Amino acid sequence: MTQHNRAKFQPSGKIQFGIFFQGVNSGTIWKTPESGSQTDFESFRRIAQTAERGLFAAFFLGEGLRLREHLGRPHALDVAGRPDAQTMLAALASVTSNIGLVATQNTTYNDPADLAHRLASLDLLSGGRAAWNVVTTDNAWTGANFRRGGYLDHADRYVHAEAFVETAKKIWDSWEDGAVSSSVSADSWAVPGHTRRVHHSGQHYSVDVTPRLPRSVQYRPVLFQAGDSPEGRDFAARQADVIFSAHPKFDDAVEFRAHIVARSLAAGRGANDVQIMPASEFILAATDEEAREKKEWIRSLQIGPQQAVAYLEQFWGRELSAYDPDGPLPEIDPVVEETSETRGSGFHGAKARQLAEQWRAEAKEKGLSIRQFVSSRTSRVDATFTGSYTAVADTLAEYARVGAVDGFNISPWLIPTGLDDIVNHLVPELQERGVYPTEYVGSTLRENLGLATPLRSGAFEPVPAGGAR
Ligand SMILES: Cc1cc2nc3c(=O)[nH]c(=O)nc-3n(C[C@H](O)[C@H](O)[C@H](O)COP(=O)(O)O)c2cc1C
Repeated sequence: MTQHNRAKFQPSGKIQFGIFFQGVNSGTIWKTPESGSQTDFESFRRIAQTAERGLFAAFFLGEGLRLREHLGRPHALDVAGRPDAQTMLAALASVTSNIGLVATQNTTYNDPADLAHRLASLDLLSGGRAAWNVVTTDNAWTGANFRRGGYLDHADRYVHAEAFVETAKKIWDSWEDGAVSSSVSADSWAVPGHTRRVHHSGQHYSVDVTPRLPRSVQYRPVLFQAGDSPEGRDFAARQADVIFSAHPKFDDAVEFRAHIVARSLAAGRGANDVQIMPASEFILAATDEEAREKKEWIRSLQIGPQQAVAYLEQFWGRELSAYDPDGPLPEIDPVVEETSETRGSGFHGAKARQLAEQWRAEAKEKGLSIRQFVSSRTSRVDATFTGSYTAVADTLAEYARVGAVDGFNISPWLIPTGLDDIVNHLVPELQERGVYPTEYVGSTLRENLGLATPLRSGAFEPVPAGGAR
């Protein structure tokens, strides 16, 4: 591509899908007869294979290193925790053959030499289908279970993340092609000068390692990133292949794209080098009317009465079980200064009393009960595409035409059958419109996402030949 092309964003005209198997949170319905388990392998297998039938680019797992707690009890919106992502993805690698396998792992509590090795293992095992969703994590309470304890300040988290990712890349890049002797009669297992040692000595960790694995067929795991602050966006523009964004609404998505393109160019990368896949939910039916009815039903099951009250309790810092979920928001004030919502929200650390006043006013003005209000607050509100298969396909085709996003990371509201109507009905509509893949173009995730081969990161100390055969 010429320099000129690299400086100008060009829509690919296509979208891809990923599946975000959430497991926890208020988006999945666990109490209908069709609901499966959020921990049995069978649920993961069923979803991954359905996604693969629908030519999804990626199967995506989040990370929560501690069960969320609320007033000393497991959080009411969680049923159980999540199985470890890399263990689960390794198992899924053996029952799938094309779909990418994305593990969310944080840079705050992990260590680079260890995590890079585990991800390289998944990449080799899956034939070049692994990806790492890099997060810094806002789960402060997680730190109690780690040796270094504590919690990094927001600004430090991205400094740490950058050094972490740079080191991981060096580890993945440390074996030249052909580093392993191909002949059994060779003197040593490693061709002299073809592997390199990685040193890093920094504020947060030190690494001195001769990496243990050769590169995979896609060279190194694809890098996703999730984190939306200006620092998070800058970090993504420098390091990520794909952003798992929180901006699925059309205008917002277009604006977010412009921010990322500008940041990528400022970081010396091309305008198309960072792909964007926002979180999303799809509620589909044969007609718009049916889809709207289905949505009412889904929402009523996603946020039950107890969950609605528990949600507010996080912000009020006190028991609110005496309040009627179908009545108005509590008039009583929060007992905490700052909110402590357990994860991922811009409300974390907001002034509690101010927020409560604001919410009471909003609920009153719109005539919303506790339950209706809580339902209206969740991130799914902006992320939901509701309508007939054809109407939603038309909408997504417009996203593809202008390049608002490169794809959507879909959270099904039902496990394990929640992707069926997307794969059976929406995907064919999109294919008819020419905006969705009709086959997997390659065997690796990098190929299927259309990502360029990564350049090898900087030169470092070669390791002498070793290990007599
Ligand atoms: C779409 C999205 C998904 C995320 N998924 C996770 C996750 O699975 N586990 C986690 O610890 N943090 C997750 N995070 C939170 C990030 O780790 C990060 O801590 C948080 O967004 C705060 O960083 P920021 O200020 O740059 O946004 C996610 C964030 C976003 C935007």
